[in-house]
Amino acid sequence: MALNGKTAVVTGAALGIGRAITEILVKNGAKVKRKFSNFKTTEEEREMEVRVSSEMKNKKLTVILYFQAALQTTADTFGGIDIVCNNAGILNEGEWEKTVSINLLGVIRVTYLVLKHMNKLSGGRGGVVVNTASMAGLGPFLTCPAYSATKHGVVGFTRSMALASIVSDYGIHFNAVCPGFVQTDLMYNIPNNLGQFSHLADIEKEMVEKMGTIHPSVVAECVLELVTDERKNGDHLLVKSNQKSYVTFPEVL
Ligand SMILES: NC(=O)C1=CN([C@@H]2O[C@H](COP(=O)(O)OP(=O)(O)OC[C@H]3O[C@@H](n4cnc5c(N)ncnc54)[C@H](O)[C@@H]3O)[C@@H](O)[C@H]2O)C=CC1
Ligand SMILES: CCCCCC(=O)CC\C=C/C=C/C=C/[C@@H](O)[C@@H](O)CCCC(=O)O
Repeated sequence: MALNGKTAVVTGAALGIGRAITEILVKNGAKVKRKFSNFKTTEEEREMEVRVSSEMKNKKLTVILYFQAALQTTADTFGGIDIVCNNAGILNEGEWEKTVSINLLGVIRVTYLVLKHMNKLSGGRGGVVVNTASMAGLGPFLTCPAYSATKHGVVGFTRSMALASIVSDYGIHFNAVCPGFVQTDLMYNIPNNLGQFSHLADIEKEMVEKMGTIHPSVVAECVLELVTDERKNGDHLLVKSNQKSYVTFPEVL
């Protein structure tokens, strides 16, 4: 997919990997809508959230409504949505339910919301969804079990959506990037966010030292590959500090 004139939605675009993804997509010609945050970033949004939630008495519905409205505005403004990067995520074993809500439920929720804008069966143009999973979604991650579970969930969801899209003829490709340790705020704050596994902080530190770290721009280049290579669907790009490789999953049938 050539990016000129294409419309991209990036979640978690303000910092780290999401910021790098946004920068490389814009550099390659895409229009990027990035202020998609479940956190209200302006007083007006906060007021709207309070107003709607006082009517709806349901904050989660408010956030979805806000996001849904923002997606609709984007689709109306740019004539559709071509690329979605589900990148927003946190790591906090002390608040593991919030981690599950954002990292896994958030990816599923956004995917299902954008599906109606992108899928060819409902008038969309098709396109590509790239989810930010993790190396911790491909194997055990003893210092962060709940976080690892969310990323395993993102991997399973991505692979399943890729197949569902083929069979349903949505015209949408679903891929994921699986980085190791990336030089962002999330990584540097890990020792403070291990919750009941804080006694394992030294092990996590040793893993970082052994595996090395990756600059966010390297991850963004991998996302660009997954966005632009139309042969990729259901593909997972593992990004280590010294190499990148496509994951081969065991055949289960
Ligand atoms: N840093 C690392 O070592 C690795 C990070 N990842 C994943 O990469 C993604 C981005 O993480 P980083 O850039 O490292 O972290 P970061 O903390 O630098 O940036 C995360 C971004 O997501 C946003 N965000 C968090 N919760 C949100 C919500 N509920 N709604 C909207 N936006 C939200 C934050 O505001 C921030 O802009 C995450 O999904 C993370 O799990 C994957 C592998 C390695
Ligand atoms: C707690 C740190 C989380 C920061 C954000 C991340 O997602 C970083 C993930 C970094 C490392 C994860 C390592 C996992 C290692 C094992 O699961 C190993 O089995 C993975 C095998 C991957 C492969 O080589 O195929």
